Amino acid sequence: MSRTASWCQDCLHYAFDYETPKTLVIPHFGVGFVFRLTQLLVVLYVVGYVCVVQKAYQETDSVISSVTTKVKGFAFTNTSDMDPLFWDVADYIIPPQGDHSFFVLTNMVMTSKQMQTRCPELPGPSTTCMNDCDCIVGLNDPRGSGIQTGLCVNYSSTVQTCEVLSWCPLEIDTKLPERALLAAAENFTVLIKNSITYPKFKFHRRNILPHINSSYLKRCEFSPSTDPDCPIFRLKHIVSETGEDFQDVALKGGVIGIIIDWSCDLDFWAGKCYPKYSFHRLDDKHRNVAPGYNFRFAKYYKTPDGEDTRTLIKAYGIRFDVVVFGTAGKFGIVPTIVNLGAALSFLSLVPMVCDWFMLTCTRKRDLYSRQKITHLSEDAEAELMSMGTAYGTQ
Ligand SMILES: Nc1ncnc2c1ncn2[C@@H]1O[C@H](COP(=O)(O)OP(=O)(O)OP(=O)(O)O)[C@@H](O)[C@H]1O
Repeated sequence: MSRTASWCQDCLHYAFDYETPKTLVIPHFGVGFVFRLTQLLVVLYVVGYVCVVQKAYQETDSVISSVTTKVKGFAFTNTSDMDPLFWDVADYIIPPQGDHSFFVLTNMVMTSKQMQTRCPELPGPSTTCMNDCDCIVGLNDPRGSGIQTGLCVNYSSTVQTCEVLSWCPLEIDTKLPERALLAAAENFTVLIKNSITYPKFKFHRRNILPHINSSYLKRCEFSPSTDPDCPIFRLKHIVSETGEDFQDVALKGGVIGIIIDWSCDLDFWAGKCYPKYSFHRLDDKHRNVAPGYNFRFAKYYKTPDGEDTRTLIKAYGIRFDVVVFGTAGKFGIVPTIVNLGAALSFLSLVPMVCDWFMLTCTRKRDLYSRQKITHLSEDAEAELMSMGTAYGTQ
């Protein structure tokens, strides 16, 4: 036969030979049991894990959120270091406009009647001096209190320090009150207004749920067991939910996270979509180096003589960060087909498992092996060869 004829014959075989798998029926209880068990496991995986747990039939979307907060409460302080003072929200919330993060002042070091003038630096290894040669004119040390004038002056009857141009008298922040000044802040309350959207599903909701009315809002307070829908939280409760004591945190400050979880199943057969609140301390309280949270701000006045004066406040307090997260899911035909198809493809592994069991774990494995794997005898091979020329002879 010429090469071209042989090539044509191969093509004909390729195009028109019909292949069909041979079915081998094994009447063996063990193999049948393994077969059904493996099928059952695959079906359980598809129904239980893929459908029920993973909800792979759903399309998902991430939450978009806006948060506003409003704190309320009063405090009265009367200490030896300070005049008696009444505090309301405008005094202790910094800045006054509440968004997803608000700061409540709980403790402070107040330095009153500061004016821009010259005064001796606070004593320290780099500020004490013997004479003017120890001080450098214009030295501006960020860790100092001002710009050095180059003079060495008396700080007290025994200590001399370099003079600085600064807001004087200088702040002495080593005298932090041992009990938080605004201990009463634990009874302040905060209203959290949180609106969320899942744009893909055109789903909008607030944490002030539809059944909440104005009169209820005037008297309710959040409690996970008795009033989980109320968006008004007592600060003491928030801090205690993190496992901390409010007064301990109030002393040097800290950062507390108010976490709102809006994970929702939006299918009509699932439950309603509600916010779930949880509370965590976010700063590291276990380190003694640089603990807590503080910053400085000042209130400015004019003296009757028209001179600028200010009260400097080193503010210690608790920053509350409202963190909103969530993913919503809703039935979608595309993920259903894709994920179900992918999961059901595991069924094709079932015969492989059964074959392995049949050929390795059964007593009749040799017989099954002979039946499953057919080695052609020489006669049969010759017969097939002669049949192989069928296209050529017809
Ligand atoms: N931190 C809070 N603690 C308790 N109730 C609050 C708090 N913040 C707001 N509320 C109450 O929740 C309701 C809605 O507050 P919202 O700020 O929307 O209205 P408002 O009339 O401007 O509030 P208000 O004038 O009392 O500050 C009001 O009845 C308000 O008194």
